[in-house]
Amino acid sequence: MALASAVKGQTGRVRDFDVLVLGSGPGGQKAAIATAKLGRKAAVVERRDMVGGVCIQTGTIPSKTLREAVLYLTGLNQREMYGASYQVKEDITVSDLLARTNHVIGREVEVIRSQLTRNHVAMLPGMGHFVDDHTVEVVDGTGREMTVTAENIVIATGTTPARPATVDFDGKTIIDSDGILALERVPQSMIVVGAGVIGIEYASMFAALGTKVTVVESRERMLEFCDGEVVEALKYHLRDLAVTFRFRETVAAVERHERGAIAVLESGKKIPAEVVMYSAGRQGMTGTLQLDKAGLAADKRGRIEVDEHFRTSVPHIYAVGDVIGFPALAATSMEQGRLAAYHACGEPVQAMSTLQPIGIYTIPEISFIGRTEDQLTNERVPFEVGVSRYRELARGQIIGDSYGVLKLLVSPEDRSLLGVHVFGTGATELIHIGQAVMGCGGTVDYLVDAVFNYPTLAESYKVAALDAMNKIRQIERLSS
Ligand SMILES: Cc1cc2nc3c(=O)[nH]c(=O)nc-3n(C[C@H](O)[C@H](O)[C@H](O)COP(=O)(O)OP(=O)(O)OC[C@H]3O[C@@H](n4cnc5c(N)ncnc54)[C@H](O)[C@@H]3O)c2cc1C
Ligand SMILES: NC(=O)c1ccc[n+]([C@@H]2O[C@H](COP(=O)([O-])OP(=O)(O)OC[C@H]3O[C@@H](n4cnc5c(N)ncnc54)[C@H](O)[C@@H]3O)[C@@H](O)[C@H]2O)c1
Repeated sequence: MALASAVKGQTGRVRDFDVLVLGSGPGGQKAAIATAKLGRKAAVVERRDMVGGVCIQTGTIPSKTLREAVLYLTGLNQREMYGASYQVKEDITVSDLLARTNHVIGREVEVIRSQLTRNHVAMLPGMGHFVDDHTVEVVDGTGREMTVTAENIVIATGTTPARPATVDFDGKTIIDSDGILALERVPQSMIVVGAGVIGIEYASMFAALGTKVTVVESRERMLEFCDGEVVEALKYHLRDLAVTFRFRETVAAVERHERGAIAVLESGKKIPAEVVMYSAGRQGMTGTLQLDKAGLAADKRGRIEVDEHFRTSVPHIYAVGDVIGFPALAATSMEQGRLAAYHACGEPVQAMSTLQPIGIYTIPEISFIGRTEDQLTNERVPFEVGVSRYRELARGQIIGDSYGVLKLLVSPEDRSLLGVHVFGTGATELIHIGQAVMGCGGTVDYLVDAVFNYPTLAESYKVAALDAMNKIRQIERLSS
């Protein structure tokens, strides 16, 4: 099928689009809109039921909305005030949880559709695969085919949960993280295989709902990239919600039975549960792309290698988002999409900032930016620690968060911020104050001198900055 109007590319050939994007997740959306804003012709290929990608349909947004529903309905965050038995609703059902999730997904899909339409980005329904390095065939759900050409192509096809071939996933008893949204009831017990971010976020939510959760993880510890004290605090909280951790243990097999499953560990232990959820990594969605037709290849985890401009080995084909691997976040995928489109359209671009926040929506939540104490110690970078505990902040008392903590890592040499680590209410929002100070080259002195709204959790920056400065001053006083 020929498309209404066409563009003349740098090579002088007439093609349907300047930039054709495969996948409508955060990376694909921003690549398409950035192209359109530069006055170029863009299109996005996506299945009708997957608009918004994994981010909106099965990943970030459903999981974060589910978390919000869990926190509200269980009343967990209010129990310091109203007692250990406080609960907004007693028998919380899957439909209670999904009502909110489906509402938000629906709204978000509408927002994305509207943004793409008003920017005149063509939506081509279906799955795309390469015919050659400028041509993609799009096959929709009914088998209809359409061939489109583009000067540049952006691969933003994301990932799917990795499923070990030996495990018999049935979508009910043995599931992956996509299967959470199809559970018929809140299980009494659950085994979470893999203590990565997905595993620990869902372990928190189900533990809060009263499910007896066992987390099995092959490594020595979880969330190794986070601050050690913060991870210890999280483990303490999760154990308090009856989570059992099995570190240095690997799930070798899962037996499916009529009323549940048994996970068999390599050590010989057997763990029974109503549901087993695998969150043991993800696989790039490149299997059906026919990459070879475009002169490309993926690694064994389905990922595509790119350069600093997100160009693949074929310079007019870009790849962004989870399909290129680390850090595999919605936040970074969006920015990669925008930068790839700018580069493709010849717009000047700055390299992506290396100062990127991490937000982990466990219960309680974690967020950090910059380096950890362990990293700084290994790199032999001296630092001082400034700490603020929520229980000493008026806002902490008002909201009933007595465990929250904000930690600043400060250079005693030039007083710059080397890292900010937050555990507790609002951590993922608060971190951006630290990011702004670090990104603008500010020092701890700014936080010492700034006046913060009172009572707020943001005030923790001032309290922690004063703590760090007091310690630095003490060293200076003793050594002078
Ligand atoms: C449970 C879970 C929770 C998460 N929580 C967070 C979080 O809190 N914060 C955060 O920043 N990140 C989070 N993430 C990660 C985040 O969802 C991803 O980083 C992000 O969605 C990746 O975006 P993307 O652009 O690569 O595309 P994706 O969102 O992965 O979407 C890719 C799209 O491409 C489409 N596609 C695939 N093949 C083709 C093809 N051949 N043709 C056309 N279309 C195709 C797919 O249908 C899909 O819709 C979470 C992920 C999961 C699974
Ligand atoms: N808040 C957020 O930003 C957020 C939330 C969720 C997901 N994500 C993204 O999604 C990506 C994927 O997350 P993930 O948690 O699936 O993957 P992951 O690779 O981070 O973690 C998988 C874990 O499973 C363990 N494992 C694998 N096989 C095992 C077995 N048989 N027995 C026991 N343990 C086993 C691994 O050792 C590893 O620690 C993350 O890298 C992250 O970027 C981000």
